[in-house]
Amino acid sequence: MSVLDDIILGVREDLDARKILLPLEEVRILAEQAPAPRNAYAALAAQAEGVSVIAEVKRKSPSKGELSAIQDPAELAAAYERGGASVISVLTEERRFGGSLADLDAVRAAVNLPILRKDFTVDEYQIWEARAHGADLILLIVAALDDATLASFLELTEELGMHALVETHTAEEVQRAVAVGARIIGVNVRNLKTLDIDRSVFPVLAGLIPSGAVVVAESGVRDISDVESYVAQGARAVLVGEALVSHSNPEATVGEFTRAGAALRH
Ligand SMILES: O=P(O)(O)OC[C@@H](O)[C@@H](O)c1c[nH]c2ccccc12
Repeated sequence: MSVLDDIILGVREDLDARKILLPLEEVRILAEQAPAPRNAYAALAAQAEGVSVIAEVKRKSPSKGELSAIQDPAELAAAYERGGASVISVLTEERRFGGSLADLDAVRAAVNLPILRKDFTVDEYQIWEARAHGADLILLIVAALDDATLASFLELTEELGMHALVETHTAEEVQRAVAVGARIIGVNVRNLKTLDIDRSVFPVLAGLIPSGAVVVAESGVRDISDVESYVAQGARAVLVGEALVSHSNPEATVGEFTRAGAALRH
């Protein structure tokens, strides 16, 4: 079984437990009562200079283990916001990434930026749930969804006023993302089936994405030079976790990343 399949098994088990506690009808009511979504597409596309940074609240990962204890996710997110992040990403997967919906709630209360609920979306319930907790953007991983499900999840996301970051790792997945009309397309240089990083896939896949879509480079940003090369290769935004949570000054680091590559973008 691939790592992705294994993660999804756990996600489904946790989801079944939440559905018993809070049935879909109730989550829908909460989603309808939630404050209006913020426009994550506009926030990512707007950055006139440099690159938009999606700064991630990430405690651990299956590939690296413990990254940072993050005692106060709200304070970390506020630092990201002060540093100039465009969007905050909050991992909510518990077993492998140590995240939670409580982290999402804490971050939502602390910042005004659009928020990405970063999870393995495999059920409509999670989309309503994301909105109920104030998310503005959700993650749809193409490798985890068939075409019909991907299309219907994207439609529901947009009906709820949110956007989706549609994540790809192969040329075929980019084609599938484009075919369903994805407007924010992520290229994850980490293969979720093996957890291997291969930065060389980024320029190849970015070149297949039509110009109307926001191209997001995901994973493997260690420093400014990685940001600069992603920008030179066509990234409009970068999604950064590890390099920010393990840095002593996340605010300054977000600022450096945000400004990086300004001269390279044309
Ligand atoms: O910590 P990094 O290497 O900066 O990576 C961030 C982000 O790209 C990564 O967390 C990620 C990308 N796609 C995902 C899907 C699920 C969970 C996590 C991810």
